[in-house]
Amino acid sequence: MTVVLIGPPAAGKTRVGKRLAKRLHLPFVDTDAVVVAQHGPIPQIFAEHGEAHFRTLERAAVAEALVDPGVVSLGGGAILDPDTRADLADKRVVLVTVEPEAIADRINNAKRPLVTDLESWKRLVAERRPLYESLADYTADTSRRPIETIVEEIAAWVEDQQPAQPDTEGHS
Ligand SMILES: Nc1ncnc2c1ncn2[C@@H]1O[C@H](COP(=O)(O)OP(=O)(O)OP(=O)(O)O)[C@@H](O)[C@H]1O
Ligand SMILES: O=C(O)C1=C[C@@H](O)[C@@H](O)[C@H](O)C1
Ligand SMILES: [Mg+2]
Repeated sequence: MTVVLIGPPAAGKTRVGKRLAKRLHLPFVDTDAVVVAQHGPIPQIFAEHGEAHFRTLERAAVAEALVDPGVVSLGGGAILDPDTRADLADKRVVLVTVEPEAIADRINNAKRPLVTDLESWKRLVAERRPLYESLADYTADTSRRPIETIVEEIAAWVEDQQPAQPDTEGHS
């Protein structure tokens, strides 16, 4: 089984994904972390080679991450790639959201080249919202709830999605 977390920058995909994987006893992959491990810091990739090059590296990391079962947290913009969107069709896709009011503290660093302040975050999310929503099978908001509650809610949904177990007593 593969559960894929998508959503805007700083929504909580990495943090929630890591804990969800533990809860479901599945391996965890964060595609931003894979790109960083293979190619160095994301702001540096953007600065030296541009966004298009980053998207190429990201697409390769996503394709690889989706091969084996697990929980996979995607970078915020990974769903801009049509091949990635096609790959999500047969996966359980969770959209992780956050409201602008909760975001200010979370984006207060230099980690995200496309998000420099609240206005740029809002603009980017408004542009992508239809795409995020069209891909989502389930949505979990992280604005005001402790992470344990959010993870438990997603895990319950995932477990609910499991195909029915065969009847071991032979009844039809
Ligand atoms: N439920 C929550 N309540 C409060 N803060 C949270 C919650 N979930 C995540 N955060 C905080 O929000 C910030 C962003 O979380 P995280 O890095 O998991 O987001 P992301 O969606 O992976 O972002 P990125 O776009 O960088 O990949 C972190 O500082 C994290 O501690
Ligand atoms: O939303 C985006 O386009 C991005 C989000 C981050 O996860 C990183 O993948 C990178 O900073 C780009
Ligand atoms: Mg992340």
